[in-house]
Amino acid sequence: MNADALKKMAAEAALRYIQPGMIVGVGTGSTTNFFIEALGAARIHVDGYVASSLATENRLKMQGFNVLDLNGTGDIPVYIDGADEADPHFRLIKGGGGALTREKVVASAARLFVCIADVSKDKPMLGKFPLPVEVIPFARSYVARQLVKLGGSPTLRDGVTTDNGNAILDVTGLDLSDPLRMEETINAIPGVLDNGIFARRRADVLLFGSADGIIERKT
Ligand SMILES: O=C[C@H](O)[C@H](O)[C@H](O)COP(=O)(O)O
Repeated sequence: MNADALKKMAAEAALRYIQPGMIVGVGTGSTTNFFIEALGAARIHVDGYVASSLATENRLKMQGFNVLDLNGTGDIPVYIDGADEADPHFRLIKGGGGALTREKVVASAARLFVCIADVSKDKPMLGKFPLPVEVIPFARSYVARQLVKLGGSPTLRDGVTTDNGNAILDVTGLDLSDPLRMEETINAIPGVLDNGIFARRRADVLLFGSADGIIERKT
């Protein structure tokens, strides 16, 4: 099975967490796009959706779904999103699509975070995938120098502006053996909006599509 078939499998499995009448948070990326398709086919009557990016908002609206402003919903019951890496402790790297900051906000406002991915994202530890860091453009070079001091090699993601009007630095070479510490250390650099380590707000459920079927792990 190819990666898309495995992503679709994970996305469809996430439907078991969606109940009629709920408000559902929806992430960003190719796996989440399969989830949005599956929602369309399943016709579960939810109250509305909170999108973690403008791209997701547009996709949801194209399906005719009711998209809600997070400022008006309070906490939400469930959030479904993909990841670039997941470790055995439910910690993640996210932001390959540049949506990490809003994703972390919606994940944090959710009572249950279900992460969907193909099994290639299941890793013994985080750190192979370059870590996305969202920075305000004014601070880009300063932040890059601080990331070098932390042992990283930052590269500006060319031509990318996030939904929040910012730039993304993709950082390789960081020691992520203590992901929570690195998440907080990077976020303490002035000019950083957020970074793609999800260690403080981890996933609650991991759903991996694999050739042997769905692998489901719960905290
Ligand atoms: O900013 C993007 C997100 O964090 C995505 O959820 C992540 O990059 C995984 O994307 P995909 O489902 O396309 O592999």
